[in-house]
Amino acid sequence: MSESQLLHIALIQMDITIGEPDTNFLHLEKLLEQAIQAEQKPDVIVFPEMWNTGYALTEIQQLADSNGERTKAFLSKFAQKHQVNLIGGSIADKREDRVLNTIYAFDREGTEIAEYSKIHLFRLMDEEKFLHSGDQLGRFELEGVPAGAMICYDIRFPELARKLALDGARILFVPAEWPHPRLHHWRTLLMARAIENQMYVVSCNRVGTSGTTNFFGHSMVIDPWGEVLVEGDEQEAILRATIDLTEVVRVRAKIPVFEDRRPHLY
Ligand SMILES: O=C(O)CCC(=O)C(=O)O
Repeated sequence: MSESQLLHIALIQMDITIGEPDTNFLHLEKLLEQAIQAEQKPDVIVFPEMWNTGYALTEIQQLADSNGERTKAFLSKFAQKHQVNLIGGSIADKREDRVLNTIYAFDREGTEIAEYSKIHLFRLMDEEKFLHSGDQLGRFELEGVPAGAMICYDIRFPELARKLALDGARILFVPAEWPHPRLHHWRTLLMARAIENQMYVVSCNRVGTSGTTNFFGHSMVIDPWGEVLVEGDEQEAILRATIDLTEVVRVRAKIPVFEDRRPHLY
């Protein structure tokens, strides 16, 4: 058996002030400073979906970050200063007249390693009326480990997670703004994605209220056997877990799902 390959993860399960990017940047910076100060310094920090604006969809054209420039400068500087990888949640990201919901990720040198725009827009919350969907998969390498990224509603599409797993992903990152009353969907779908693909699922959901919508947190790190290593409650918090990437190899050898697939039949 190979030696352990550990990654210390911190999740910033934060509240977001709708329509106030300046407030959200300041708030996130404060939480990032706390996350980095821990005795066990994180290797990777993850935060929620659309943390710059929240779902201020009717004003999103004015509020979105132009080409993600402010966000990218902020994340790159922090990543380099603290020598930490950042899976930078997602932001409202303006490209000419279109707004996308985009994850930017940076490595310890402050170099961009991933960019993924949400491909499934959530019609129950009118996303398709204000946002454009991405058309590329979220595949990247984190410290040499193949990884994947999806955003919130994307987890309802098992084909997407399976495709990322077939392409080699051993960790799936999921920033979200997932509200009540669908907590059981959130927990069940995340666990299913981890178990069926035998990979780590690292999810970060926001907390707090926007209008009448209550976001429940419950950010989770789930191992490839489906065990929950850490789970938040409904309060703002920095959650921590240590994952061992060799666990993916062990679980895939124990129940060889990927070898037993019969894709010619389905
Ligand atoms: O699928 C769900 O129930 C929630 C999805 C969602 O809130 C989102 O994608 O923003």
